[in-house]
Amino acid sequence: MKCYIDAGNTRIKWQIGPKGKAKALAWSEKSQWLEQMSSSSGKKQTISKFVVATVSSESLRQWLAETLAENFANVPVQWLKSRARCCGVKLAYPEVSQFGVDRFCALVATRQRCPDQAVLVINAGTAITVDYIAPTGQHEGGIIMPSLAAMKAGLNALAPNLSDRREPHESGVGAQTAWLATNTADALQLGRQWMLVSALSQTINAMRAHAAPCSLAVVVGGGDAIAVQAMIDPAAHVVENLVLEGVKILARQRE
Ligand SMILES: Nc1ncnc2c1ncn2[C@@H]1O[C@H](COP(=O)(O)OP(=O)(O)O)[C@@H](O)[C@H]1O
Ligand SMILES: CC(C)(COP(=O)(O)O)[C@@H](O)C(=O)NCCC(=O)O
Repeated sequence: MKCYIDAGNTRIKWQIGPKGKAKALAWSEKSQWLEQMSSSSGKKQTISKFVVATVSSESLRQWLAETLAENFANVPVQWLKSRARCCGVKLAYPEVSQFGVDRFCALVATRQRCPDQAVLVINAGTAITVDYIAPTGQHEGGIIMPSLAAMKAGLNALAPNLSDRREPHESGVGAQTAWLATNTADALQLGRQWMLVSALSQTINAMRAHAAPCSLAVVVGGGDAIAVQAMIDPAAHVVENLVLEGVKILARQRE
């Protein structure tokens, strides 16, 4: 059986066999990965090939390559790359290798789910990427923005005295209900939330107008898919493991 891997910047996700259960582990716990991966395969001898989409750092990529080589010496590893044309998707980037392979996998999976439709693909991981595919399968481009966690980490790094800690008597704002906050922790939380909601809503509205008279489907993937979908369009489809789904499709293609 094949083992499909989506190695992002925060977590490694994997699935063994096309009907296996998708699992995830934060990179901070990577020492447990081999054991968890082997136990999810039942017997590690059953893995015939690893198919990997990675956008993680060079050191994590190397760690993964070495871990596989040391523990599965005779099992081939296919490192996926973005392609100009594949599975009905035509990529907009003139420099194909610049386009994150995770985004590419998400496009391929979305196109298979929504053939002949205009779709906005939101992948909510370490970064939030938004890509538009026309009904013809032409990808017209996308945007990359920080996730809620990245906004928090970025501001913490630049303003270390700005504490996110909530005092015991501060109950916390209800998500999406309040516009204005009266304490620091809530002000930071609402600021991040409204940045994300405003950016995504504006993009969805603009792409909806662009796609007209075709209707626009919205597909949301990634570790924060459920949280992001709750903040935007209730009709958006959540497919948490959208990238892994694309990895599986690309694993069936000729290299
Ligand atoms: N156990 C977890 N560890 C870390 N992040 C998690 C976990 N469970 C959910 N998340 C959320 O998932 C996000 C990462 O999503 P993911 O799609 O795995 O990103 P990436 O592909 O960039 O690694 C985090 O920002 C976090 O909000
Ligand atoms: C934008 C990304 C960092 C998102 O990665 P992720 O949040 O899934 O870890 C990744 O797709 C990437 O490194 N892309 C290369 C640049 C681009 O796609 O234009």
